[in-house]
Amino acid sequence: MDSPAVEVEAEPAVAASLFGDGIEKARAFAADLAARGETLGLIGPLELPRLWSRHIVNCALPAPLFEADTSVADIGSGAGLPGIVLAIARPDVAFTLIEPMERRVAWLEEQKSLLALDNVTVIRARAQDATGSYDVVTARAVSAFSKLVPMTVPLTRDGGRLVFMKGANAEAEITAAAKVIARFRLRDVAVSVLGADLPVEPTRVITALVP
Ligand SMILES: C[S@@+](CC[C@H](N)C(=O)[O-])C[C@H]1O[C@@H](n2cnc3c(N)ncnc32)[C@H](O)[C@@H]1O
Repeated sequence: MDSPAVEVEAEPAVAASLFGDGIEKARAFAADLAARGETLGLIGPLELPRLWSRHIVNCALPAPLFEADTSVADIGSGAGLPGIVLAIARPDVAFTLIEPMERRVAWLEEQKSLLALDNVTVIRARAQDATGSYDVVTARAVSAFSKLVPMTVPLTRDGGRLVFMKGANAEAEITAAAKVIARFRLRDVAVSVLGADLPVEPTRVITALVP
């Protein structure tokens, strides 16, 4: 059976505005993920027809949320989503990609090198075992909000922020995490919808301030 076709870059104007000078790196990353991602177990075949809209553009939408010259830890980066994508879109922000699986770490290191991403550091670890103090911690498709909070608050500096990419259940995840939110004294826990004004699938993020 033929493999599903790889999606041609969705909404090129939106991608160009999100990636700016990094658009060619974004294209190179998407092309490599399309070519090798399934074989390497990074992405399922059903994702190829929606690689740009569901993954690349979706992961770039939070890029404007970060301030220049700050540090971001992305936990469970997997194929580089969102860590590599955000690092391409925001070369002025330092990204540390924290991922426990050896093969995925090798892929992330390879992409850092191929794309000359000087703003990327890759660490092989579970979030719970990692050390460091970052301005922001991000995650996408790693765990429920109630489980992400205890894994990520220790990696966030005092006064830092959590930015988790989430699906349609984001509000329900916040409700289910009431005790954890209180235990870690998180403030301004909220869901934002990014890209609702653009001709792309919007991204929902849970953001929270760490005391
Ligand atoms: C479903 S994948 C999502 C990958 C990527 N963030 C994405 O959106 O496509 C979950 C990833 O989280 C990683 N992971 C699982 N438990 C973890 C932990 N405790 N700390 C850090 N990463 C973890 C897995 O190895 C895997 O790469």
